[in-house]
Amino acid sequence: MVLDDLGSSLRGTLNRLQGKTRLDADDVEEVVREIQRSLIQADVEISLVMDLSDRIEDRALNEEPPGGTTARDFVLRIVYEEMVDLVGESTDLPLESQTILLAGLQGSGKTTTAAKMAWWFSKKGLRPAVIQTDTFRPGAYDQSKQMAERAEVTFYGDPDSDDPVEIAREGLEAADEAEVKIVDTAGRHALEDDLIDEIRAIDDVVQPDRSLLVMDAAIGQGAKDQARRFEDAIGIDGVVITKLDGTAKGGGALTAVNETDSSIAFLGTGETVQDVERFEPNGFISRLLGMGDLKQLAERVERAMETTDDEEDWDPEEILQGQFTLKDMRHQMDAMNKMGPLDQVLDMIPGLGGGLKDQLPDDAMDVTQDRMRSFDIVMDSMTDSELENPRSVGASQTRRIARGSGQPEERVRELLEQHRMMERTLKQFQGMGDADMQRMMKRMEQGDGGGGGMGGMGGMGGGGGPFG
Ligand SMILES: Nc1nc2c(ncn2[C@@H]2O[C@H](COP(=O)(O)OP(=O)(O)OP(=O)(O)O)[C@@H](O)[C@H]2O)c(=O)[nH]1
Repeated sequence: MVLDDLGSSLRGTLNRLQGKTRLDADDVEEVVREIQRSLIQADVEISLVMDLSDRIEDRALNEEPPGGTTARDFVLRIVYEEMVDLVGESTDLPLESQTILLAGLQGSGKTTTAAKMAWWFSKKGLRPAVIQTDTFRPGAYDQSKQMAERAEVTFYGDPDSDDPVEIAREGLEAADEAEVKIVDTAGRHALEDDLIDEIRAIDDVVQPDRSLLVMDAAIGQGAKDQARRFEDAIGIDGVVITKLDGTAKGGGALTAVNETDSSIAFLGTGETVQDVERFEPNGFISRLLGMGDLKQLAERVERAMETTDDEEDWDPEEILQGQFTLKDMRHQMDAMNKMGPLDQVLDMIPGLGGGLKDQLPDDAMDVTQDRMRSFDIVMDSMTDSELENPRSVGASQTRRIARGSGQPEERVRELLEQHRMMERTLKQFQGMGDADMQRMMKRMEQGDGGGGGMGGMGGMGGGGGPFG
C-alpha cells in the first residue's frame, strides 16, 4: 500500500512519546523527520514534503493541545489533518448519468480501470458501458471485452477499425442506454505528440463530463510532466492510482494531483474488476497511519454479504437466535474470502494495522488462509447432519472424516474447536444490547491510533474468529 512505511515508522516515533503530556522541539523534529523520510522515499515531490512538514511543525509547536490529550494523540491528530489536506478531497463523481474519459500512458492500467469503474458504478445501481477506442495495442480489444464481461457491463469496441475517434462516436451512440459511459483510450510507451493529438481528437467528440488520468503508483517524478501534458491537452479532473498492491510508493500520483490541481478519484489494488476502491481521504490516511479504515471494511463486508446472501441454507436470523452450525461457519468463511486477501482486510481494522499485524510472521496470513481451505475440505467429507450438529461428532466420526478428506484427525478437531469458539463469540454478541454495541463501535472507530486499538476488537477477534 502507498506510503506503507510511513505508518510503521511513524508509529515507532509516536510510541516513544507515550506518557508525555507536552511536546518539545526535539519531539516535533523527530516526528517531522520521519514523515519527510517516508514521503521522499515514496516519491512525493520535495516542495510538497517541505510545505507539509512546515505546517506540522508550526502547529505542533504553537497550537495549544486540547485539555486531556496526550502529546502523542495531539501530534497524531495534526499529522492526520495535514496529510488529509495534502491528499485532498476525492474527485467529485455524482451517482448520475455521465461520460468519463480515461487517459494515460501504455500499461498504466486504463483498460483494467475502465472495467473496474464500470463494475463499481454498477454496484451503485447505475448502468455503465465501457467503450474501447484503443486501436494501437493489439489485444486491447479482447482484454477490454473480457473484463467488461466479467464486470457484467455493456461493452462497445470495433476490432476491425483503426479510427479511435470514429469508434468513440459510434460507441457513444451504441451505448445510448447506458447511464455511465466510460471511454478507454490508447496509451503510448512515452509521451508522444501523436498520443496527445489522438486524445485531443477523442476528447472533442466525446465531450466528457470528467477526464481522469490513470497512473501507475510506481511512476515517480515522471508524473509531473505527464500530468502537465494531459492537463494542457484535455484538462484533468481526477487521478486514478493503480497497482497500489504492488508498491510502497505512490507519491508521484500526488504530484500529478498537485500539477493538475485535481484530486484522486479511485485506487486500483489488484488485477480483477473488483480490486477498486473509491478514494476517500480520511479513511486512506487513517489506514496509512495505522488507525484502520472502518468504512472500507464495512463496504467490503457488505459486498461479501451481498454475494453470500442469496445462497440457500443461510439464515442470519437463525444465527441471531443462537443456532450457529458448521454450514453457517462455512458461509462466514466464504464471505471472508470474498472480502479479499486477509492481510488487506486486517489493514483496515483499527489497531491491527500497526499492532498485532506487524508482530505476525510474514507468512502468517497464508497459513491462516491455508487453514481455511483445509477446513473447507474437511467439511466436504461431513454429512449434512454432522454439519448441522457438529457437537454430535465423536471420535469414530472424526476418524472417518479425516480419512475421507485426506486431512489429519487433528485438523478435524481444530475445525470443531474453531466452531465452538465462534459460537461462544456469537453468544456474547447476542447478549449485547444496542448501547453496548454502539460503545464497542465507538471504541473501534477511535482505534487509539495504533497499539491500544486492539481493546475495541476484543469482542470480535478475541473470541477466535476465522483469523485463526
Ligand atoms: N497488480 C495490479 N495490476 C494491475 C492493476 N491495474 C492494472 N494492472 C495490470 O497492469 C497491466 C496493464 O494494465 P492495462 O489495463 O492493460 O493498461 P493500459 O493502460 O490499458 O495499457 P494500454 O491499453 O496499452 O495503454 C495489466 O497486466 C493489468 O492486469 C492494479 O491495480 N494492480
